[in-house]
Amino acid sequence: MDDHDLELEKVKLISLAVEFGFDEYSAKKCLDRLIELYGEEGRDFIRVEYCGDDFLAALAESMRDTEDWENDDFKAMESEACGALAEMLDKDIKIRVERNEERKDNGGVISENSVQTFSLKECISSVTPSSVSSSGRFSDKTNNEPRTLTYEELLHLDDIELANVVVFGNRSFRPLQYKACKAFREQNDCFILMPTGGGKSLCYQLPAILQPGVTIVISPLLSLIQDQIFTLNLKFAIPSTFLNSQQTPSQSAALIDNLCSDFRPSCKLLYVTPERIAGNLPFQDILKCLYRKGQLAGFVVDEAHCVSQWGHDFRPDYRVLGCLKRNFPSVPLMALTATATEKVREDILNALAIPRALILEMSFDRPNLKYEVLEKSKEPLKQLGRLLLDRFKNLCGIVYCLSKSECAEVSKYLNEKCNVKTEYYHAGLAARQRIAVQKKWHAGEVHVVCATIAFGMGIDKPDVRFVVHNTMSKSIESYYQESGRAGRDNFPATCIALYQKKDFSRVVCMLRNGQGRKIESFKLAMDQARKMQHYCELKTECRRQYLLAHFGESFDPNGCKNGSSPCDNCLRASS
Ligand SMILES: Nc1ncnc2c1ncn2[C@@H]1O[C@H](COP(=O)(O)OP(=O)(O)OP(=O)(O)O)[C@@H](O)[C@H]1O
Ligand SMILES: [Mg+2]
Repeated sequence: MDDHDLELEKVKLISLAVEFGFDEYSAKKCLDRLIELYGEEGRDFIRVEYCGDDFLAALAESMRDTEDWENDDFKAMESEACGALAEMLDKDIKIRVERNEERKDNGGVISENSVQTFSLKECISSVTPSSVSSSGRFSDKTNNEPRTLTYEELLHLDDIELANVVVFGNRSFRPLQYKACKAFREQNDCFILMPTGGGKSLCYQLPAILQPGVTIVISPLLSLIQDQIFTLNLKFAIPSTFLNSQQTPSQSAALIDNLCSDFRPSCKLLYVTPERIAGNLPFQDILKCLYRKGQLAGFVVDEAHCVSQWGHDFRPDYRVLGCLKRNFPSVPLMALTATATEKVREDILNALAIPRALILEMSFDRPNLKYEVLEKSKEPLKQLGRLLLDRFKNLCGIVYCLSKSECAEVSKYLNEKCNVKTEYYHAGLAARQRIAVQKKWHAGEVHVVCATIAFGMGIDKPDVRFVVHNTMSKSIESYYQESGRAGRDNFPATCIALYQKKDFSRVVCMLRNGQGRKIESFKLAMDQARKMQHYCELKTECRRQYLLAHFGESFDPNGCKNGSSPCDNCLRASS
């Protein structure tokens, strides 16, 4: 390459860096170092197509990292969540169960309120599915209208419908739920693709209580498991527990005894994290023991996109879950996810060894979510404050930030300068601080949480009316998951991404920090981030269509334009 060509390539590389939000001065300095490193022999490789990603990676590294990215602190969070769970199961926490029961008296119906207290241990060891049914509440959470079914109506329900009403307190099924429950109950392997908040948990929790034996649920995060176990035991009185490598030997020994003894196990659902299964012989022995007793009801792989390295949240331990089906071919397996492209789907079916699984899928569209992107102004914090005050005053929402320091800074600004009461949440906080924030948020004491992605999967508050991304997400899948925390009650909610080109360089820095020296995974992560950047830069195209196309779904933008919550571009086009 002669000097002239080299100069041309340098210009291209600098523009690439600027396009990614880096400043020109740092880019030039970094490029000079790279050229020096490549030397005379490497001159021909100074081209965007050969060294573009290396250059961006080097540039990201050369930026002094002043931010503490949310990366691997999840591990610390996990052990703390485990502690909290173990404590919950160990301590005899008293549970107040209030029941409103009607009984006949001299021909009239008398409504009685009774209050009973149980210890959680009692619940877990003594409640069986038949005794569970008395805890029924007849309300449809989608419209909050309490309703009691008549005796005749109840008579016409099959056992799946009855359990939905009586145990889970739902008035009806959401799309695909009944089919999924039935298929799993009939011992089929299933792959369930449903949008965020679509109600995937019911698809396996309900069949689990109707089957004899224990259903093993593999879930990626202990914090998620914690939420599920609380809900199952305390809200629905379904005995469920967990097994994790961080439990004390005596805690796990007691549970293993219970699972392997000659008696029927006392739990219906057993949650485990994938590392419990990966190469863990004692756990395979437990499964064999349950199987021999005819007490291994099924396997569930929740958040199944974690199986695939093409997915946004790949967990290597998920990769070995194929051993479940290989070791127990007759035991049904259900995989569930809300985020899977075509490639990821195929990968999941192969990795889990369920090539002929019944696939139940529905549109990933969330019709009640309005997608918007706002160009960041010169004073982005001020802009965010105004946005919350003008459009979301006193409404419940989440502001997603990229780093822990950003969370703290944004929260401080909103509290002090805008009088918007917020708390911040990230994996660097102590468990008790995180629990306190979650409690305040759920109780409505604080409306807005400024959070990193640590406040993501498993957050199931129905009335989140807005999700604002103060910095763009690292991929479309992440954005779909994070924005999917909004509007889970099916009422309208808004998802806004605040965007400026400069922020992309921060995403690159974070990816570089997370992927370390593994250039292949860095490149993959960069491809995903570029698609997110593209979403933010759509000028006229429908954002909903773009999001859904990413998951291989074709969507007519007229559906967005004429729907209840058109995206900003569709709204502009129709006005
Ligand atoms: N049939 C139903 N009727 C009313 N509410 C329901 C029904 N099924 C589920 N729900 C409620 O919908 C909410 C979301 O359900 P769930 O947590 O199972 O969603 P999900 O599909 O697992 O979402 P995510 O992908 O975000 O994990 C829960 O609060 C749940 O109680
Ligand atoms: Mg879920």
